[in-house]
Amino acid sequence: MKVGIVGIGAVGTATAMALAMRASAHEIILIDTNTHRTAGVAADMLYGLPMVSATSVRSGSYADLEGAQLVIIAAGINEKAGGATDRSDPLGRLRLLETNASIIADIVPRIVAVAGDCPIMIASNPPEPLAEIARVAAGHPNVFSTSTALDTLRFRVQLARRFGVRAKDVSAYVVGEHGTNSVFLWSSAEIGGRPVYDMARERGMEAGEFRRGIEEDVRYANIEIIQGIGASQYGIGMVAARLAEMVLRDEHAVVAVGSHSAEHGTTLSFPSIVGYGGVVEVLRPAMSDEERALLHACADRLKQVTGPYLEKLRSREERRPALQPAS
Ligand SMILES: NC(=O)c1ccc[n+]([C@@H]2O[C@H](COP(=O)([O-])OP(=O)(O)OC[C@H]3O[C@@H](n4cnc5c(N)ncnc54)[C@H](O)[C@@H]3O)[C@@H](O)[C@H]2O)c1
Repeated sequence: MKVGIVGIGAVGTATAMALAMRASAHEIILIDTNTHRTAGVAADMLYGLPMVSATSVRSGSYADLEGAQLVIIAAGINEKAGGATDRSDPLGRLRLLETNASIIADIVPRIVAVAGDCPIMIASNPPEPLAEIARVAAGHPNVFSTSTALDTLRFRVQLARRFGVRAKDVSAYVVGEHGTNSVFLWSSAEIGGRPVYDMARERGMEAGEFRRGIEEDVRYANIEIIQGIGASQYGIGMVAARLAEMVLRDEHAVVAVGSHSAEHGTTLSFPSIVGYGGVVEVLRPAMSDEERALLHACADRLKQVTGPYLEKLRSREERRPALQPAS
């Protein structure tokens, strides 16, 4: 099985590493405008791989994506370089949209020209607007984004810490967007069938403080990481690699990822069944009135910020003949 990764910076490299370590694919193609970087990463991994897996990792071009089962996009400006590390900035990761929208609009037709309707997974920020742009640029529906898969894990880890249990045993989701307006589904969060609000009360935790503390830790986890190592990369690398496996192995695993919602008219993140092709089915979790209102506000904002880019893309597509495969 062949997987392509476009954008071999911190995130793309961590994803390639996690994929190779888990032997999830037979072949990983590394693509970046900086070909010195792809060659360097491939050469570095080449000498460790014989001890861990039979995966082949090589620097390539778009032409090498022929026959790929999945292409992951991790190209674009990151939070540090794009000035999106201020906790009080309401725009958050949306600050990266202008730069990354044109990068996605450039990359996606090159993938489609070679790999047809092969699924595309967007890890670049902001994932939901970029997935929506990628879907229009691709002209096929097999586009999804990592979105709140990572936020959901961060939520579970923070709950697990507070209650002294394994994160794996926490059932809780973050939906909507991977960003400052993500929606925490507190009303259905539970451990062993016990609602976490009840557990917090039983342990004498004040509900407002308990909730605010966790939401803050989850929403701004990336900033703490960036302050330490310059870029959030290892967590998303592991998550992207696992999501890739779910597609390659047709796992039908349930995980919160972004895909186009006809109901909301934009890409949003929901618990979804992931298998061949990407998102096989979107599940609609039960929500309180407050959570539903927050989700609608999140969707409206995403639609509003994405709209102008989609219009530009559609008018450009009307004027331009389809791209030919790159040599
Ligand atoms: N989804 C998540 O949870 C998550 C987590 C961390 C970072 N991110 C996002 O992932 C993206 C990459 O972050 P990073 O830290 O790896 O950045 P980085 O600067 O380390 O790497 C970005 C790479 O993209 C390449 N690139 C730029 N334009 C390109 C193009 N047109 N074609 C091919 N390659 C191109 C650059 O050469 C560079 O190697 C950012 O948007 C970042 O915000 C997402």
